[in-house]
Amino acid sequence: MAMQSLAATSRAQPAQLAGRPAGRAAQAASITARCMAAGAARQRQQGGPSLPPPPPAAAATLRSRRRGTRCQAAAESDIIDVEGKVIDDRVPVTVITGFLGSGKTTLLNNILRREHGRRIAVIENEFGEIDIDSDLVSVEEALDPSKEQIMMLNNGCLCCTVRDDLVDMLNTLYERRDQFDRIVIETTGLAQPAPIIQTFFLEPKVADRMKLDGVVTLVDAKHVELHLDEEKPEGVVNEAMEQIAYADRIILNKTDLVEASDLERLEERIAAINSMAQIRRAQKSEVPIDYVLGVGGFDLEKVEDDVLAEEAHHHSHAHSHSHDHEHEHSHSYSHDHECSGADCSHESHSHSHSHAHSHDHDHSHEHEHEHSHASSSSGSDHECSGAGCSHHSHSHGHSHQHHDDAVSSVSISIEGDMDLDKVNYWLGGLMEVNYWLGGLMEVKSNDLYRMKGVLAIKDFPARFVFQGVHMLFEGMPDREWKEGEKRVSKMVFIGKDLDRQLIEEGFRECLVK
Ligand SMILES: Nc1nc2c(ncn2[C@@H]2O[C@H](COP(=O)(O)OP(=O)(O)OP(=O)(O)O)[C@@H](O)[C@H]2O)c(=O)[nH]1
Repeated sequence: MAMQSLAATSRAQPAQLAGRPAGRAAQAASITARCMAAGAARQRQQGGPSLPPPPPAAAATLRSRRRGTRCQAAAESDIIDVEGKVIDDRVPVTVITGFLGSGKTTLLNNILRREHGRRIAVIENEFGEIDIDSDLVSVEEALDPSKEQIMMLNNGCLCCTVRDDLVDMLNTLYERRDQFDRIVIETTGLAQPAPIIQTFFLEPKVADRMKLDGVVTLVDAKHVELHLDEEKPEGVVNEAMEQIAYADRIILNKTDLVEASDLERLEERIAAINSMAQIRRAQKSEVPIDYVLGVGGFDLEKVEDDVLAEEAHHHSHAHSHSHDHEHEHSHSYSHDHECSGADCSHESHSHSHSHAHSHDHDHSHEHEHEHSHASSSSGSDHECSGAGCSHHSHSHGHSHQHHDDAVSSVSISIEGDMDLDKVNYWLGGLMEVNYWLGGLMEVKSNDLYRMKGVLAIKDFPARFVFQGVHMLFEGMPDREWKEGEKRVSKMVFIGKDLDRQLIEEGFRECLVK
């Protein structure tokens, strides 16, 4: 079974979209599946490996496939560059999310008032508002002094009851495509990002015309902990947590209202939920425009950067963070010696840490931390650091549990070649609802929010990059491995109730024995 056929397996279920009939979602999902299957079949017919390196023609096919409906070779309307590659001319869309009052409209105002040479169309979502509030009016003034700019208002929640409206608005906007370069959607403070994100992958017409550039989440430094700590009934989403979990970029706003130590604690908590997103502190939502626009959070081409950034973040976090509050650490490495320096190398290494925070209810920030570092890899026989430290297999994950933060990030990095069939089977299991993988793993796809990875597949000269949102998965061969480059597979998962150890074991099982 080829990697591209992953979504076409009979086990795969269509993503359930809030407020939409399952049939429509299933139809859209099966288009993606057919595209992926078609790609695999084509490759088999060609007699080549199921994951060939991407010559220009294949790259065109893959890009087209990402557009959902145009899964065969480059469509006639595609714009091809001199090297034969399809130029992605879809309209980039930025989704601004964040809890009520976190600073979304302030950010939008900043973007629209600034001179940056980009023409922006705005979709403004005001849930339950009858009057347009004063901030919105200022948006309108900034946006539309000459009545030539475009702003669309939606009176309802884009993520649920009126999600069809979003599709309609995007398609209506597209008719005036020559009047703007990109679209910014400001969601309501209570919006759940997942259905909005899925719109750009599941709605064929939208997927063909627009591409999701990034999800930018505003976090109110003063109040976010209240919202994160809020106990929700079983099955009810904690919007504040989900908005952080799905973000590509996070703006930690209202820093003027809290102490520096609060910011450090908040950053740590946010990073524990989502270790892939960049975090930037701000007052009045003031951040460079490039931090918000042109993010490429869903671009396969940028997967490696994101995965590497997560790794760098993890290491700097693991080695440098300090706490100014009560905590307990317990480190239980099973290493039997330490090493550092240029010559350190070992076969296998893994580590993890978990933080447990508990907050009292008047928010005096009484913290209890528990850190535990446990080396679980059988071959892990020593610790190392330093430039030359090399690992045949290295994996790390961190699950920080703050109060009842069930959402966390897990990252794994393993050296060695992966068995394609095993990876397919394992990832398929991860993405499926209530599917048991070898009796080991049960992960509900609804709980797996996002994942990104770079894989070294046995007998393939090219790296395979992929990203996923819930059950939606897209991947393609990337550049070829360089001479002497270590064939390391890296994956990052963000989700709810993720079991780091099970994920790591499952991934390790995919290694070619
Ligand atoms: N002190 C302080 N106030 C801020 C900051 N950023 C925004 N505000 C204020 O916070 C309030 C809410 O900001 P908005 O930008 O309207 O927040 P929003 O996320 O759009 O709010 P909703 O649309 O209700 O979800 C406004 O009065 C802003 O002026 C900040 O950094 N510090």
